[in-house]
Amino acid sequence: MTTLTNYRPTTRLRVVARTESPAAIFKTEELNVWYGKTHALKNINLTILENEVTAIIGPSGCGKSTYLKTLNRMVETNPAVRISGTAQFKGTDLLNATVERLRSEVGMVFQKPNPFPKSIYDNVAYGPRLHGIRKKAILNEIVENSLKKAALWDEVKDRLSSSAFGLSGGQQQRLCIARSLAIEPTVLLMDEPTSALDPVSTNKVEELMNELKKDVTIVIVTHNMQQAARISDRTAFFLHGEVVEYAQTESIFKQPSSQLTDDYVNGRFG
Ligand SMILES: Nc1ncnc2c1ncn2[C@@H]1O[C@H](COP(=O)(O)OP(=O)(O)OP(=O)(O)O)[C@@H](O)[C@H]1O
Repeated sequence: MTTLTNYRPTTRLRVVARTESPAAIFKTEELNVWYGKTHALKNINLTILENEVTAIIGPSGCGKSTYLKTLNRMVETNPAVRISGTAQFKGTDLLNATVERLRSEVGMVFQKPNPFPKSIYDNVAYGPRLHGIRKKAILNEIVENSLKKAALWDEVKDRLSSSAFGLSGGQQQRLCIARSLAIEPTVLLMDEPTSALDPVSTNKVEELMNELKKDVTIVIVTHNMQQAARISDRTAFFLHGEVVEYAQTESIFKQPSSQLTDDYVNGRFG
């Protein structure tokens, strides 16, 4: 298996046998999360499949971000949080995993691009350096490959030492995606990654997700129904902390089993 320590420039990320049905990457069973007295997630039973894009949709406050942040243990940074039930990542208990190890495989991209106050190069090299990679040639290779995968290389290759803050919002978001990719994650969690972007940048990030899913599993929270329909393989509809329906995206949008899903995806509430 490729890790940061045995990374070689010629090493391919992973070979995925597409003939087999996708494996479960996350499995949550009877998962409950409370913020103090607020019961944010109620008995969530969901299996997220490898090398797919899974969209999480639902009205504001229904628990989408909480679910995403439970998957990389960010939710627990809040001391008022209490969790019950089980959550597995690749078949192992993620709620008791080493957080650093989990996060080296499960990257996160936020709604608002959050580059570090560093150069474009240093933003992308940050994670690999944290993992002990020092050789310039290897770092150069990782930076170039990550920026290429994030469809940003051509736009920044002549200004790698310039500040990341000099990039446009859409470029900053793709830089944050490149930064996540530099540590070769298995999963990218994306919390409304395009809601602060213009349509052209949104389109670039959506195209990117479609490319990335060959190597990376993507779970995306979105308020944009067209986006969920365009980019995801499977969609989970959350309401008041519960999963109302989870199915192939086409079925959620064309033949939902629940009237609530039908009403939500057709803009009748939320
Ligand atoms: N840090 C927090 N402290 C207390 N309650 C919180 C906290 N974060 C979220 N909540 C509550 O948990 C519930 C779920 O919130 P969450 O942010 O997961 O919803 P969401 O579906 O992502 O909403 P949005 O679409 O508006 O981002 C809400 O009732 C919210 O008020």
